[in-house]
Amino acid sequence: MTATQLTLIQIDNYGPWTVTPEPRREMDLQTLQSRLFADLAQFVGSRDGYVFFTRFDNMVAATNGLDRTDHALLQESIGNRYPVTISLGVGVDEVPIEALETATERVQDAGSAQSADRAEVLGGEFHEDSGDGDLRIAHFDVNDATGKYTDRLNEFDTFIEIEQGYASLMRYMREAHGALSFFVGGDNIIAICPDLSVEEYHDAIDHVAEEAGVQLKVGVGRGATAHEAGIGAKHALEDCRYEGTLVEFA
Ligand SMILES: Nc1nc2c(ncn2[C@@H]2O[C@H](COP(=O)(O)OP(=O)(O)OP(=O)(O)O)[C@@H](O)[C@H]2O)c(=O)[nH]1
Repeated sequence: MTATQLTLIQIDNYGPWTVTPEPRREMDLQTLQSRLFADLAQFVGSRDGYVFFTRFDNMVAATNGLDRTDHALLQESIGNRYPVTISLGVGVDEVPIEALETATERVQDAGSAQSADRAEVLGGEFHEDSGDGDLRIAHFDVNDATGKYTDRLNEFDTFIEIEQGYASLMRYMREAHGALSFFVGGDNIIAICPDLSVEEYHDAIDHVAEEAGVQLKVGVGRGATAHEAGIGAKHALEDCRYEGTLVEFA
């Protein structure tokens, strides 16, 4: 059984800030958002967690191994260095979407994302002493994306193909298994999953092939932290390449 600890990261009152005193230059907002993501990735990653940029104003992190003190330090450090602050909600559950639901409620219960009165919320429960089997990470990759798309199509049409595959996978994994799948660049999607069988991964791959015409393969890892599970998933994906298979477990 898995015990996934997820953190919702939400920039406080960001919408109003982007237009106060008047709309801010778009590339300045993009710079802030990508630097914030980079700082979060470094902080969370150095403690063996994973963070995903999702919509940039809201991000999701797999934080097994990070406790309340780590989260408070992250908030303090961001608050000291950015013109915005962040609220953090944390949840733990066997099913990733349930952990995120709990994490989200902690933040939502404290007030609106666009409230000047709500700032630096830190709420939720933490999973202490995360064990080897607590996290499952699945690393999906498009088969021969370079040969099929990158070397043949323009970047925009390639992007459409990859995004359609992503859209199909993220919805299927969410609805069938409560798993959370995130596009991480190139042709790669990383999913935080409950315990799933080889057949269940094959079904997901078949679904995306039928619905979006995109052929995926996947490596699956387990560990006490996202890094441990994720590095196992990457090695398993290499095994897929070597063996010519579509699903491998580390
Ligand atoms: N985020 C992330 N991106 C990766 C990783 N490995 C490859 N990529 C991205 O994926 C793109 C395509 O690389 P590959 O997936 O190795 O190439 P491919 O043509 O699909 O070949 P096969 O996967 O062997 O079928 C690269 O340009 C990178 O952007 C990874 O571990 N993480």
